[in-house]
Amino acid sequence: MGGVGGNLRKKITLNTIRTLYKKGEPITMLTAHDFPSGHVADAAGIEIVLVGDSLAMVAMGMEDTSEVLLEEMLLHCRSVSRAAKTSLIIGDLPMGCYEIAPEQALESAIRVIKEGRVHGVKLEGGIEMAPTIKKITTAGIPVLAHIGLTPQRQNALGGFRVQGKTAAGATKILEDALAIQEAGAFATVLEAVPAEIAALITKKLSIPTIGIGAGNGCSGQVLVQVDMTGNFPPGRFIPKFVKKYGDVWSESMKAIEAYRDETKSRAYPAPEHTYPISKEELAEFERVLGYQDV
Ligand SMILES: Nc1nc(=O)c2c([nH]1)NC[C@@H]1CN(c3ccc(C(=O)N[C@@H](CCC(=O)O)C(=O)O)cc3)CN21
Ligand SMILES: CC(C)C(=O)C(=O)O
Ligand SMILES: [Mg+2]
Repeated sequence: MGGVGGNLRKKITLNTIRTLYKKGEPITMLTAHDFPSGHVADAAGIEIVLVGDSLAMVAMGMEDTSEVLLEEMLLHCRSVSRAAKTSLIIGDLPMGCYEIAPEQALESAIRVIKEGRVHGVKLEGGIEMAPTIKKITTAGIPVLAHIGLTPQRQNALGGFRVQGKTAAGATKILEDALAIQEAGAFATVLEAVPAEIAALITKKLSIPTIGIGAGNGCSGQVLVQVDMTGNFPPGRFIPKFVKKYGDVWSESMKAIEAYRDETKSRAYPAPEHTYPISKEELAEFERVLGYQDV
């Protein structure tokens, strides 16, 4: 049911992404952090499934993304990779496993490929990350860059703040973009940047930009799945760029409340939810229990 061509759909590769980019067709990317969220994103025809370190916040309840460990990311990557059979799967390198040296980053990237069973990695940072991106891509591992608002550095940025709001800030993001392109990144995430700036930067590049809070002029879009499906409690803060396409939280709430109420009233389980036994075997069991004369 649903899905785009079911399992007849061709496996998405870097070539597919390049073709979409050349045709000017927007590239769709969505996060997933476990088997069901990976499965539904894949079935819906999303081209790139990102096992984002945002799972620290949305799946592990952490305050930000800085706590999550490489080992924990590997577990989530493996779960998603069992589900997403068509999409290109990218795993986020979590904070701390790639900043020390390009060699450290390559070791971590290899683990994400071998133990996380994904197709490529994403890392945050611009010019300063160029040697690292070169090291990883030279080893044959696709790298998706991530510039603009880099959530792993929120302490240095003074929070989750929009980037590139001045001409100088925008120039820095363009320099970052050109450096990571030169280093071999196959695309870059562009997060929380004014739409006009993101569009101008996209025009200057020969690799796709995947925007989040960066307007309609990017080569593609990415969102956190639980945000866009509305799978979060009422009152939780969501960034301005999120469009809530569904209301999964209230659907779950309705279903769980109904189950609770029907269990309390014994309306559930009904006969159709139970397993039958023959009259003879039941009578025999009652005899064993000493009920035959009752
Ligand atoms: N659930 C979730 N969704 C995300 O998009 C997301 C995460 N988690 N975790 C990692 C990062 C953090 N993200 C965020 C979080 C907050 C803002 C935010 O507060 N933005 C303000 C703008 C503040 C300003 O004006 O500078 C906003 O109002 O949207 C932005 C991106 C994006 N990523
Ligand atoms: C929002 C995307 C780009 C991300 O990095 C994440 O989900 O961790
Ligand atoms: Mg991330």
